[in-house]
Amino acid sequence: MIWCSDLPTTNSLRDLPTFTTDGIHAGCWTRRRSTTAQEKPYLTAKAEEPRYYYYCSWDNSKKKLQLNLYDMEKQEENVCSPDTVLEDYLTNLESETDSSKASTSDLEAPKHPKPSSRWAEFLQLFKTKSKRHLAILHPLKMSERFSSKEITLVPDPILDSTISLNYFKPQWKNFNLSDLQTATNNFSLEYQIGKGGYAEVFRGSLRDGQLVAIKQLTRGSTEEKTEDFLSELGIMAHVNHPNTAKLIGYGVEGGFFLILELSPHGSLASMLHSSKEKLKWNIRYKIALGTAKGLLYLHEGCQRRIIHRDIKAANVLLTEDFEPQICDFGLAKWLPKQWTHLTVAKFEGTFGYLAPEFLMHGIVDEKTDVFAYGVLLLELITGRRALDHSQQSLVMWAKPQLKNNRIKELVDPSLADEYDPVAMNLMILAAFLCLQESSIQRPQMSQVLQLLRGSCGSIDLVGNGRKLSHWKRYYEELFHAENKNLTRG
Ligand SMILES: Nc1ncnc2c1ncn2[C@@H]1O[C@H](COP(=O)(O)OP(=O)(O)OP(=O)(O)O)[C@@H](O)[C@H]1O
Repeated sequence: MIWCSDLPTTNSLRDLPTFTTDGIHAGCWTRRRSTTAQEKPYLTAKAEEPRYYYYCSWDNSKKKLQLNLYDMEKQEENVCSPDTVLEDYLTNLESETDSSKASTSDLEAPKHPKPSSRWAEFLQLFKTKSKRHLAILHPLKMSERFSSKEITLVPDPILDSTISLNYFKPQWKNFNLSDLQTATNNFSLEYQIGKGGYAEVFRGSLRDGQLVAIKQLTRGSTEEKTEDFLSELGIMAHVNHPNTAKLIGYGVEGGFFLILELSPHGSLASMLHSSKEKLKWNIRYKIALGTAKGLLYLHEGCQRRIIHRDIKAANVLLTEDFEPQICDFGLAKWLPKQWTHLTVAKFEGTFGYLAPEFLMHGIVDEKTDVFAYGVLLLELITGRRALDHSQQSLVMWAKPQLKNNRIKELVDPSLADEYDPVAMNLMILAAFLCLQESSIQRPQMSQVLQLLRGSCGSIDLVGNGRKLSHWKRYYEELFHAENKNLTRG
């Protein structure tokens, strides 16, 4: 799949977008119908100026993909990308697919039976390409191939020394249905370990003994499932951090499957709310820190700016030694660097974790994740659910306690006195700041991490027993000063 970033707002060749390949861009790529019988559009991208759209199509006569610009105002389309830009890639792809007639024909319309949708066509590529072909889609590999002048990959700045760009991901495996059936005893119920709104998750054991979690998408029509699958896969292609879930492979036979490393302790939600054994304080603190690192990586550390949009206890998995891993990238969005936020019309996410600006205006940016992270901190502190059985919100319950510094009322009774009071106060302070109504007043994840670690004077502050509102003023000033110095990209 091909996508462009830093989209220009004109169709001048001088302003050609930077090309790279990333699997699927979930943020601003959108779907578009084919205009001629020859064209087989893939994904389109919306330029910053809403008037223009980009899309890739297959030119059957030239046997290559081309990038097109669609001018909404003039209602006309131009091929604005020089053919050579994509030629290299396609030539390579073709030469590799030539050996397999079946795969080549996937790109040649309309020889094979008409697929039900464009998505199905794209999916065919996944079905027929071997692991090797998927590796071709890897960003680093692509940058090597796209050595022509027009193509430059500009990595995001690394904002935290603990964050590293890691392009060297192991290749994913394409599992066929029988592999997955064998691994899960034919998807029997006793192997089911999770069920969300979009998917069912099964524990499985691969032939080599590796334990995996197999996520089968279940919600919506085939087209919707395909779209969700490609979107999640596209995001996961980029994500590689100790605090994000690890993808091993995928399957597109008999359904849509993502195969992940199995997290032996399941999700934080199950450990916190359903397990008889209560989570100890040091583990809760470790989970708070690790999740913050994972979220900071998504926001600032990986190649693209990613907003997760569904941070919650059920989407934090726990490894053997309780290292948290953020999972479920089904709603995640890529945000171009220049955009302040994204406005979405579709109401998605989980009640109890949604930031006020999203509920009211559909606004999505890093701070909507920060709010959800604040709710997750509250769950760790109190041991309560984000929404209890009578749908009462934890945030609503906790706000007066936070405001009036009623720390004892907040802390999970099951912890008794077995917690570090300084670390607990730091976590309460972080939760209080993350849950500010105004997104501007919420800290960035880098600031949350500093705070939790006790830097920036936070450790001295929490020791003096002052009200949270006093800390808030102090941090507002501190964050304000820091934000002024921070320049994005
Ligand atoms: N790698 C894994 N290891 C262990 N358990 C897992 C794994 N992945 C998912 N699960 C379990 O399955 C549940 C559902 O997974 P996931 O959140 O990916 O599904 P979903 O349908 O997208 O959920 P949602 O409705 O929140 O969008 C998780 O909460 C977790 O309990």
